[in-house]
Amino acid sequence: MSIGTPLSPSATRVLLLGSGELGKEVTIALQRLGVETIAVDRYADAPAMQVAHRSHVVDMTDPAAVRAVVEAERPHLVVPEIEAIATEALLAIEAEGLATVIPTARTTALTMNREGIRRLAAEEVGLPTSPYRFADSAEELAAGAEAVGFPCVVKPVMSSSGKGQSVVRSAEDVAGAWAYAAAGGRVDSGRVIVEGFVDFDYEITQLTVRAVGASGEVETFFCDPIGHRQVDGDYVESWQPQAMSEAALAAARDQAERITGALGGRGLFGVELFVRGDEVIFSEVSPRPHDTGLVTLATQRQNEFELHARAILGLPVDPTLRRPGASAVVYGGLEAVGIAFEGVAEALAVPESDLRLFGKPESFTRRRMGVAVAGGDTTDEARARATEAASRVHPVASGGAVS
Ligand SMILES: Nc1ncnc2c1ncn2[C@@H]1O[C@H](COP(=O)(O)OP(=O)(O)OP(=O)(O)O)[C@@H](O)[C@H]1O
Ligand SMILES: NCC(=O)N[C@@H]1O[C@H](COP(=O)([O-])[O-])[C@@H](O)[C@H]1O
Ligand SMILES: [Mg+2]
Repeated sequence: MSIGTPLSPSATRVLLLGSGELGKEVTIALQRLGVETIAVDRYADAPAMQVAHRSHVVDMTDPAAVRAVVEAERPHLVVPEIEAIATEALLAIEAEGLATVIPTARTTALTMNREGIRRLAAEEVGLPTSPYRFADSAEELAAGAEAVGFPCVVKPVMSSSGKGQSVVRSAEDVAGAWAYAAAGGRVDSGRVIVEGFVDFDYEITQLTVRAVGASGEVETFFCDPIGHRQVDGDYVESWQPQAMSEAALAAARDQAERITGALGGRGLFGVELFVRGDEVIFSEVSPRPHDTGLVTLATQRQNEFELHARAILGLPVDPTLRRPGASAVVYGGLEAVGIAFEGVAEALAVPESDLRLFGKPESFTRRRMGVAVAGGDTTDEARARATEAASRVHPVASGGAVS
């Protein structure tokens, strides 16, 4: 497709549903290619809204509201950015030819709900996964936990970044896990998944791009594997490349190609996999840039956001690693509006480091407010640098002037 001039009748318009830190980088990548960008989220001044041409505050879980903003903006592409969208509206928008949904409306619907993607991966594509059950009540959850065995992991079917997720070690923990899931999901659908706990050696995100290749057809491209460390289901640190045995890497790529092929469409996917020896176990997949992939801001010739932008526009991609690197999260650490960050100069004095401060208007103790990334000769060196840089950033309650 040709790219027009933003804010003119020829403009190529992309509407993001969700405007967090990942969408902010996608928006910047699109802006650089001359795309007109429209950012949508549930609250004002979300990160991507601060760099887009226009923005709208919309309840994205309301199908009528999603439809109304798409009808008003008439974008060429609708790019889902968060796991809390009324996907039935996207199915209708695509079916009526109102806009192209990235990667497809069906893929967005399947991956928005843990049941859709788990059943597709395990029951149709045949990927190895942890044992699992779904439950609509505390009683069903108790039976499901017995069936998959202890320890197990309980998650709301619609949630992300570990929200509402807990590990259940015995039957006594079940009631608490049910209540925590109901309170903690992004959307309370009243349904949870309970999965057997996988005792993995390490876990990776296999970034996988479905983009137009030299053949003129959609081809599959793989980034180097990203290793990461999660605390309470939320990523705190990632690095690239993660060292893997040849057999494990081959299995990871085979699974990534099969699941993204079954989902279809164009774009970048974050395929989450657990690795134990040479064995690879599928966990889940995001049909969009992945938080652990923030490391690619420091490591790749084209970072994951640029890869997504190019893939969705039908442009060529290059997933080559440039330099080992790492990322480390900066949490808010406090509950306040309009916080300030101290120690930025000290953080940026760390060799090969960089920072992203997302600009979220409100800080919560465990809200991700920024990230430090760094390169190095090895991932160990890069991890030490990224962690050091992140630790030097101190969120504080009241904004001071820049000195
Ligand atoms: N069955 C499991 N066995 C062992 N660890 C697990 C299991 N499920 C989840 N975890 C741990 O919790 C983390 C988060 O789980 P998951 O990716 O399902 O949650 P999420 O809310 O979708 O997070 P995100 O949005 O960041 O991907 C995993 O990366 C892993 O570290
Ligand atoms: N694991 C998924 C993920 O990292 N999603 C990213 O977090 C934002 C929500 O942040 P918030 O909860 O702080 O508003 C989302 O908009 C997306 O950018
Ligand atoms: Mg995950």
